[in-house]
Amino acid sequence: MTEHLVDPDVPRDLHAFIAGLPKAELHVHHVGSASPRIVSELAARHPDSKVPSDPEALVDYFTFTDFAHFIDVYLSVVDLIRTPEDVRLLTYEVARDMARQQVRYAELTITPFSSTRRGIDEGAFMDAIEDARKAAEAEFGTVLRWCFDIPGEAGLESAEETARLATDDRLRPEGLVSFGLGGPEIGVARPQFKPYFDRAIAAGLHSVPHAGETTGPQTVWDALTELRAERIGHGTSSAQDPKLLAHLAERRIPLEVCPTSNIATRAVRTLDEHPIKEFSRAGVLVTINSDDPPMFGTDLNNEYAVAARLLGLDERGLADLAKNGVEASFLDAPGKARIADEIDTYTANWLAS
Ligand SMILES: Nc1ncnc2c1ncn2[C@@H]1O[C@H](CCC(=O)c2cccc(C(=O)O)c2)[C@@H](O)[C@H]1O
Ligand SMILES: [Zn+2]
Repeated sequence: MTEHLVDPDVPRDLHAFIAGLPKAELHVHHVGSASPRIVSELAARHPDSKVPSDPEALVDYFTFTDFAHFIDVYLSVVDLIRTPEDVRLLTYEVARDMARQQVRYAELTITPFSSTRRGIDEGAFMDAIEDARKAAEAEFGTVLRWCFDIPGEAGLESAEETARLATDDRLRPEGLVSFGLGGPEIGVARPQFKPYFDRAIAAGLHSVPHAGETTGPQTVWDALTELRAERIGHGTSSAQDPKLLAHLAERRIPLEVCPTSNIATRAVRTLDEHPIKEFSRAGVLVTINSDDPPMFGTDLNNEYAVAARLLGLDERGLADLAKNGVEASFLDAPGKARIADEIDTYTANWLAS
């Protein structure tokens, strides 16, 4: 963990425990994971972009006034990804950053529409992510899987294109496991995307839309009933609806919680007001994720430290949280058992030393 991300309210040895803890990450965006080094490199390569190439200036550039501003900035970084080689480099470097944090398995959310509409050839795009996935697994031991998401605000044209890319047997990449929906929620009702989710689900993909990040609990209900969500991206506003919390707990529908993201996009005012405690108290399966870590000045380890502070967790509690991520993943049973066992062994050794 980089020094600036050490939470002074979390004991140092807990930070060290987190740094070595094997983890699964279920909610993290491809372009949103570009480290300052990658962004600077791409910005220097494409000087017509408004993204600063100086990493120091990036800190200011990545300070957001609201969710709409965040999406504007996000799209300016999307504009830096122009060739299949940019895509391959980004994906491979993201996996390297994950491996450094002991991430054993990650479902990376990719928005292929944003790349194909900017002129990257669809076949070359798929080859680039698959090449990087295989190299990352062989070289870093981190297993990557893909979630293709619809950028909802871009309209039904983007939904059609994303569903096509995710279900066409000649294009669909081997690593694809799920189908999502992202971007702003205000004015972008979930039910209109039902036909596209139906197609993706029929093709064997899991349903993982964002919902309740920037709008109320009805959006989460819509994601569940219309899009047949198996997990919810964020789901922050579920805390306003006790019936919804009970439903999520009873059906074991996990929430992909990303605490620092919610503060950075101003979806939640302060970390102390974050509803993660209510989720946990209601028995909801909480998973910890980083969303767009460099843009939010965080990483997955820091999100675990934040969760430890907000939920008052010790090593065993953190290990359980990491196991929630494994349980909620779309890994097969032996894959889940392998990482869960690794978490148990790591924790037992740590506590015995
Ligand atoms: N916290 C987040 N919550 C929600 N989404 C998040 C979050 N972080 C990252 N995203 C990503 O932002 C994309 C948004 C892209 C988008 O809105 C858009 C609109 C119009 C045109 C185009 C284009 O490409 O031409 C794109 C989403 O698809 C999603 O993958
Ligand atoms: Zn997200």
